[in-house]
Amino acid sequence: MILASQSPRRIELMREAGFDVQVIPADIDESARPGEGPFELVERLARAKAEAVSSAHAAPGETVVAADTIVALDGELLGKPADEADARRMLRALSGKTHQVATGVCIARGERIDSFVDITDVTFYELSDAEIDAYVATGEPMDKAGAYGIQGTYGRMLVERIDGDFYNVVGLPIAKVVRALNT
Ligand SMILES: Cc1cn([C@H]2C[C@H](O)[C@@H](COP(=O)(O)OP(=O)(O)OP(=O)(O)O)O2)c(=O)[nH]c1=O
Repeated sequence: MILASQSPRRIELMREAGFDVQVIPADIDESARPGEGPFELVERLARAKAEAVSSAHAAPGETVVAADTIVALDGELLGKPADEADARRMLRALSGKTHQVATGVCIARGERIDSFVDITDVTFYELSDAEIDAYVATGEPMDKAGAYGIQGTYGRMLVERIDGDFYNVVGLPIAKVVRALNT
């Protein structure tokens, strides 16, 4: 099985679930199309990643799993921060509010392509500017959608409540993925 993702968290979740995955990241254009909603976007990108890797690298009948995660706040899309100022802007916007984390997953098995989106609601505590600056200074936000990692030593301190799958926020709703692989 191939995992079309460079995300260390996805690799670990698949390996812990017992899949001896080969890692071949997909290099695709991840920009949103005009008018495209965040949930449509993650599903399309997951499919694009799976199809790109499947057509270029998969052996006949080999399964390819791909995913894409974004944060959506009031319908606005928050991807990975461009720099520290961008990370501060995102965290200020998320402070005291509930946002959605959406992960699109695609499983390509030859001609058969299945995809789904899983959504988790995450509520942040009110964050002071000092807290945001301190969090950005840890470096944790930089490679993560929405500029935080719920699994991180510091990121977990921002979160008041979640409704949905924790692993979906981390980047892969592993229970759903395993169930989909078994169908
Ligand atoms: C919100 C949130 C995101 N993230 C991560 C998950 C993803 O790795 C990243 C979103 O970027 P993605 O573009 O989904 O994934 P990636 O670039 O890391 O890997 P690839 O494109 O090769 O599959 O943000 C966390 O780790 N914790 C969190 O709490």
